[in-house]
Amino acid sequence: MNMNNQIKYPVVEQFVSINGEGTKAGELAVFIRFKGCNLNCSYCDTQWANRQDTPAVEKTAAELVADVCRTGIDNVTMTGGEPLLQIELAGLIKELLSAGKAVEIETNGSVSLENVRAQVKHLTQERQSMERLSMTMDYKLAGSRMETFMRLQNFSELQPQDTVKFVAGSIEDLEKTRQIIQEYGLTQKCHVYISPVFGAIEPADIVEYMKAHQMNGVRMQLQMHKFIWAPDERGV
Ligand SMILES: C[S@@+](CC[C@H](N)C(=O)[O-])C[C@H]1O[C@@H](n2cnc3c(N)ncnc32)[C@H](O)[C@@H]1O
Ligand SMILES: Nc1nc2[nH]cc(C(=O)O)c2c(=O)[nH]1
Ligand code: SF4
Ligand SMILES: [Mg+2]
Repeated sequence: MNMNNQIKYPVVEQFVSINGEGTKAGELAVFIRFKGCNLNCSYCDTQWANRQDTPAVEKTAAELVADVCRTGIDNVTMTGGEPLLQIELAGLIKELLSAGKAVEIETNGSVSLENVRAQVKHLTQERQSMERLSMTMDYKLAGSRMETFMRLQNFSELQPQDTVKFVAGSIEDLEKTRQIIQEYGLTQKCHVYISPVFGAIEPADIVEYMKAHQMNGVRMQLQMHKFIWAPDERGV
């Protein structure tokens, strides 16, 4: 292995759980939550991970790969905070792919998807393993107060294994969701999910909206972990 062991990643929590969201919902995954974010969403359920004074363990790629391999779990979800802000994240992703893992990155839509993918591609000899790298990008709606930070170019960088996720808290958010899906032809490009801002809108109202507008190819999801455990529980 040729890992850069100078680089350390600030990790605020690491755990195994079922993935509560997305294309692998219900499957086991190892979660790596990185510290820090460039946005400040109104509804963020992990603000604690973004605070300067939150303790983080500084880990090298070799340590993280060893941690993941020890679990015997095939899926890795990188989240945060904002994982794509981590310097040289590509090196860690490459090593996890080489170890046979499927790597999903939860990202906030303000950072380039293509930069990290190109960096991983550059590092990896096994081109097929790139299909095991998937990005789940949020499009932050008006209710988040972060919509102006969205990098619309990401929509032309999506791969079929990727997901665009809209976390909606109001009918206005749903109207914008529908407009963006149409304008960028998202259901033809990748997976598309709508998720309620937890507690802010009735899931049934999202379903009614989807029915009224024949939103074919779009999936509504609930964050399963918030129903299985207490909504503010960490490490699950
Ligand atoms: C905490 S973020 C971390 C990754 C990245 N910063 C992002 O925003 O995608 C992980 C996911 O949780 C979602 N999320 C955060 N707070 C939420 C809430 N109160 N209700 C529903 N989803 C929420 C985010 O929209 C994002 O899709
Ligand atoms: N169980 C569980 N599944 C998740 N899927 C995405 C999560 C995230 O916070 O990004 C998450 C999380 O925090 N817990
Ligand atoms: S981008 Fe993600 S981590 Fe950052 S504030 Fe928004 S939901 Fe929280
Ligand atoms: Mg979460």
